[in-house]
Amino acid sequence: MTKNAVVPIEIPVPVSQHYSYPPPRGGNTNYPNYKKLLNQIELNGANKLNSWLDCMRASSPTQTRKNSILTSSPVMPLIDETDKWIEEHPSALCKFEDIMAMSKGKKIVMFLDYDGTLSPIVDDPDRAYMSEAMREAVKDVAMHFPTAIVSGRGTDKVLSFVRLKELYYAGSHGMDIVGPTIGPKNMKSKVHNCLFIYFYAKEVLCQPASDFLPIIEEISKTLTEKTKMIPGAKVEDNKFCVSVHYRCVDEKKWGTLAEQVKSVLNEYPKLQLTQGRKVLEIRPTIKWNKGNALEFLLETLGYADSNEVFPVYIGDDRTDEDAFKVLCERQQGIGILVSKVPKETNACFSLREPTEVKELLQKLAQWKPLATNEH
Ligand SMILES: O=P(O)(O)OC[C@H]1O[C@H](O[C@H]2O[C@H](CO)[C@@H](O)[C@H](O)[C@H]2O)[C@H](O)[C@@H](O)[C@@H]1O
Repeated sequence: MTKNAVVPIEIPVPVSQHYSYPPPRGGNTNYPNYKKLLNQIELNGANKLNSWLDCMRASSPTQTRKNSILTSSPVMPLIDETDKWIEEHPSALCKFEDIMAMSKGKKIVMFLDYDGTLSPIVDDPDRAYMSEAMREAVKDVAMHFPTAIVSGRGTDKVLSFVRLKELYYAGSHGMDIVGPTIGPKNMKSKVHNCLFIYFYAKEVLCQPASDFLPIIEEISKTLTEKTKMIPGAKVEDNKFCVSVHYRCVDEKKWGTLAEQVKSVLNEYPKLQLTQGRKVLEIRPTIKWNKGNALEFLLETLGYADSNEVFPVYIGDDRTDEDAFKVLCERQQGIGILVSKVPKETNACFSLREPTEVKELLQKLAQWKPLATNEH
């Protein structure tokens, strides 16, 4: 297909039979405003000594900070910007009990970003594996709560990293949503003795950018060709979007790379550029992002118009902000930003790194059985 033959779509056309967008929204007046939540946290006794120690361990950056509450006088701590940010976006581990209290009587639904959230950031995107312990933690959580992985990666790629068949996956920044495994009967005609595909095959629920598939394939090849002379540059085809990585490119060459990408993109007015962590991302100009994927999945799970749901979204990237924003707008659930440094965010809580995400998931999975009677 040539560039000119591409038919742009203004509004995403979902595959799912049950889908309508935007989902009807019921008024929700029960959402605990974050300032109120902070007050509640203080009153709930989360400032017991152990909690504070946990909090300090979980929230303190590893590098020494001159004005840190760890190093300054206990009488008059000097509060710097980082401390202020942590106060405004407290560690979800420290505030675990309070978060559980907020979710009381509601159904928790988990949304997990992949890179930088479930797996640490590494130089080679093809080797961004998650640990076995993390896999176990995600699996355990998914046994109690509906769980979705929401990633900029292609769905197949992220599925091959996560390898848990019981989850929902929203790859390509939410533009490729698949649900749990189809039963063996349905599968027979769809696979040809390929055990891997058989085991992990998923039902496609929503592909709003399917018309863009040929153009994305085309630009992916062009970008690979155009950037091959730049040492360290890597083009990753994520099915409905493309990533151009510059993590391993000498900073002096970043300008050249950007120029190359820009010149290619100029030929494709129906595609747009966004930025992630040392990555340029090319994607269709449709109004669809991780926030839309979150809403779609809530609707698929029967919570489009419900006050009974408590979505928890954990992510580290700018693209995750779209999902955090949706939660703010819906006044439901919480967003948790994974970051070691203060960042402008729509998330209410923070975690410092994937190991803390794992810890939170483990706590959540263990907490559920104890609280079964209360929730
Ligand atoms: O939405 P995500 O699951 O966070 O995916 C976003 C991008 O993640 C990957 O790139 C990032 O992680 C790589 C591996 O740690 C790292 O090398 C790269 O610098 C990061 O930007 C993935 O490769 C991209 O395709 C995703 O768009």
